Amino acid sequence: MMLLRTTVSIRLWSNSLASSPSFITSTTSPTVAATPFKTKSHSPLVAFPNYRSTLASPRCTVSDSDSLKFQEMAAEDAQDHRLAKIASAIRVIPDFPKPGIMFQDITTLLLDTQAFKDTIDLFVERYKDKEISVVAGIEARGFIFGPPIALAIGAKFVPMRKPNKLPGKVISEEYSLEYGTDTMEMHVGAVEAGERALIIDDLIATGGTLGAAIRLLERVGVKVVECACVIALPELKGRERLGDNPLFVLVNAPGA
Ligand SMILES: O=P(O)(O)OC[C@H]1O[C@H](OP(=O)(O)OP(=O)(O)O)[C@H](O)[C@@H]1O
Ligand SMILES: Nc1ncnc2[nH]cnc12
Repeated sequence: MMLLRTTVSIRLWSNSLASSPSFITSTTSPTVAATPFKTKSHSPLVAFPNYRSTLASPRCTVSDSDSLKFQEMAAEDAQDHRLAKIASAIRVIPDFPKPGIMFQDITTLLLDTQAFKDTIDLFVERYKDKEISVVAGIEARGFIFGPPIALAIGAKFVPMRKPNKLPGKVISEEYSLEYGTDTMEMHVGAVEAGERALIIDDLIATGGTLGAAIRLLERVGVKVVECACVIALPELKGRERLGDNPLFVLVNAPGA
């Protein structure tokens, strides 16, 4: 299958602004060539009607704020068949939840038992010897990937929730969306100063959500070892909002 090289509008949304007609629109070329490292095209399997493949770059990447460049993460043997299958198991639904948005839908990844397992395994292989005591999962889709990783590496799982969901005493962190703000909360006492955390979410777009999670954990003295996502939308430059904290990503999705 050929890579699509059309130019599309990138639009983001926020749940709190679901009815607002005002959201960021930027124009870019959503091709794998936009990523600052060499990529291979692949032929995603199209097993579901009415969606487009991510056409994603099937490589693990890790980035840090020093260079703000994505670098190939691992040795060649880590760029294995698992990444291409994971990329092709993520479907893209155009115009959801609003016109112009290319929704990266991980529910199809969850239907593919091998691809889902491979996703968890890739994270577990990376973090199992990093002395991580806390996996902090971001609502809602970080709650899908975080717990199996936490169990496998022997860490506790801490939910980072939208406001007024946690019943105990919380600390909160506001973060900016494309228009307006949202708030993330964490239970007081869930973590202790000196612990080492991994933050997990399904996707990084602008980086506002992960940035808030980092600030919450750092405020109580926790060391954020790394942020990890299944998918990144590199054109939205979310990496730049994470300060010095490294970001590890399995799939780069163009033009989402
Ligand atoms: O990098 P950002 O621009 O902050 O966006 C990334 C966030 O957006 C999505 O969640 P969403 O806000 O849609 O919430 P939901 O998972 O509860 O639906 C996604 O799961 C990330 O958490
Ligand atoms: N394109 C996208 N797909 C899924 N979740 C998102 N969160 C922000 N942008 C998104």
